[in-house]
Amino acid sequence: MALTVGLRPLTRALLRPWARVPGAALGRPAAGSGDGVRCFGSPRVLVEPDPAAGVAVMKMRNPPVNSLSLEFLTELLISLEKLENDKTFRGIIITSDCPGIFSAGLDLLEMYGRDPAHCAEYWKAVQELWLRVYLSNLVVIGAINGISPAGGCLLSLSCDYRVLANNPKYAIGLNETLLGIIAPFWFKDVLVNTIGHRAAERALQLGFLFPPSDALQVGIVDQVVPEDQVQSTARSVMAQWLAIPDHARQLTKNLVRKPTADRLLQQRDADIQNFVRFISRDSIQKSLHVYLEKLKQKKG
Ligand SMILES: CCCCCCCC/C=C\C/C=C/C(=O)SCCNC(=O)CCNC(=O)[C@H](O)C(C)(C)COP(=O)(O)OP(=O)(O)OC[C@H]1O[C@@H](n2cnc3c(N)ncnc32)[C@H](O)[C@@H]1OP(=O)(O)O
Repeated sequence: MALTVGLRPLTRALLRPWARVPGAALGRPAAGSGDGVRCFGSPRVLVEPDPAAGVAVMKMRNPPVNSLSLEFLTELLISLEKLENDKTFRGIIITSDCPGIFSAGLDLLEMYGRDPAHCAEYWKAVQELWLRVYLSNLVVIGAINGISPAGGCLLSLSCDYRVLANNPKYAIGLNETLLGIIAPFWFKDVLVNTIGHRAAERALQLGFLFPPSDALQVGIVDQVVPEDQVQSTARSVMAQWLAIPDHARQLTKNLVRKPTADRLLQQRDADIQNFVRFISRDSIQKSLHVYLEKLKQKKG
């Protein structure tokens, strides 16, 4: 898949992809790997490779809430691209290093009070991440160990399989309407593909955030397991998926997902322009302001 990252050279130059992970992670052998196999990554993305299994665990750590800022998106993209191009890996598990939070979704501060050029650059990166995960040739399993609203839910939905930790706080869904904004058509498409038209229609309009039992029932996740079993379950699911020959699985995945991805690919620039127009409206900026204030007040 030829995707351009399309981010400002400055943004990319600021990052140090593939730097050794600082602090505690530095030089720590990856879990389940033999001696000499090291964690690697970038400041906000920790990659724990298990070359023997052909699997890498990608841990998001953009505290406090793994909001998908431009820099974080860029690091995720670079990590994914690197893993995708390394023949060692056939599967990745995406999970969070921030306790209780998988991802709080798109970073509202990238959309609030920003100029159109910034919003356009940001949206391009959001599109890019979705396309990269959704169309990945790798098996992508979500080990969802925290709440995942909106963009966090999209990231989960783009995986091939979702394992959610059974904690009532770990709700998942496209809650955009609660913020006074709307889910873009491609977020909507992925939800419809996953839970069906009628359930998606209700969930999107009402901005449902499904707690684990409801999430399983509606099918937005594939499995709910005790919190301490999320990673091990993701590993055993991965083994099942890796038992299928790659070429057959990849062609099948492409067959199923390409029409959905094509809808965006055919109108990426228009989608960016629509986003910028929408998000720049005074009424939408006001809604974002109110929502951000609510988040602040919640703290007391
Ligand atoms: C014509 C058609 C055109 C189409 C146009 C389509 C437009 C569509 C546009 C956008 C789609 C949007 C997608 C999104 O993903 S929007 C984000 C949705 N996310 C949420 O609603 C979650 C908000 N956050 C929370 O509910 C909570 O923070 C929490 C449950 C995740 C964690 O709670 P808690 O542990 O109590 O932490 P705090 O609430 O105290 O948060 C800590 C800190 O982080 C800030 N923060 C939280 N979430 C975000 C975020 N998404 N972006 C930026 N910042 C966030 C929060 O404000 C606190 O900050 P601090 O006060 O400075 O410490």
